[in-house]
Amino acid sequence: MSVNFHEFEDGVALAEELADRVSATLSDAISARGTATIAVSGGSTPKAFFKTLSTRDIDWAKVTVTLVDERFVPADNPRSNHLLVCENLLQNKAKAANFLPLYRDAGSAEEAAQIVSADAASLGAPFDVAILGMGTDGHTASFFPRGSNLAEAISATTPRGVITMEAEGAGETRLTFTFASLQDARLLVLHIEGQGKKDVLAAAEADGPETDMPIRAILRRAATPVDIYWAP
Ligand SMILES: O=C1O[C@H](COP(=O)(O)O)[C@@H](O)[C@H](O)[C@H]1O
Repeated sequence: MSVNFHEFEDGVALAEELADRVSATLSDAISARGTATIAVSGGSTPKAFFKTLSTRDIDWAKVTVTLVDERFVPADNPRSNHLLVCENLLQNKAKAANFLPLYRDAGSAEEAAQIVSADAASLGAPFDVAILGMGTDGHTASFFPRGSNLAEAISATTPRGVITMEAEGAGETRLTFTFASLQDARLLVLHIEGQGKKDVLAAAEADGPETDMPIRAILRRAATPVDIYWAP
């Protein structure tokens, strides 16, 4: 397990520092390879970071933004992570970025997952940046405890791509990038806020099965050191 813990006085300071770090990584990627990729999480935590990052001076037209995970709902649904990203990240300078949605108007979530996996493969790998969140149940991306496809999602032998997940507590059927897709991002960040999430992190860092707290798969087995950004 290789983890670097970064603590900030509040969410605003965290958002500034994380936006600086991500901007530098994306700009370096553009210098090195001509384009850059970033996969971001949904939920309530990343809003301030998204707003701050959207103002950063990056060659956004060369950046593709995608989601670590998504609900199987159209982009106009208030619970859509796509909508969250449109309203908070793909604004200001970041309006010029490309966006790869996970939800597709396909016959089923499984069909959508296949279509997105093919599209995502064309982006190249690994992601330059992956920003993960964590739920109070220890889920990350849509790797939910007792999730229908949890074993497949976190297996080191499951290939890169997007699969479906159903779980109690997940609400809608989910689409999620697999462990293989996220664990070797050039910059791999776990962004959490609040004492409650810090306590959950401490529990995840203790012994126990990955299936009880799937964030453990990332903390224990990611190829890239995990940079944890936390504010009270
Ligand atoms: O379901 C989800 O929740 C997690 C954490 O969300 P938060 O509201 O506690 O910040 C998020 O990382 C994931 O992308 C999202 O789909």
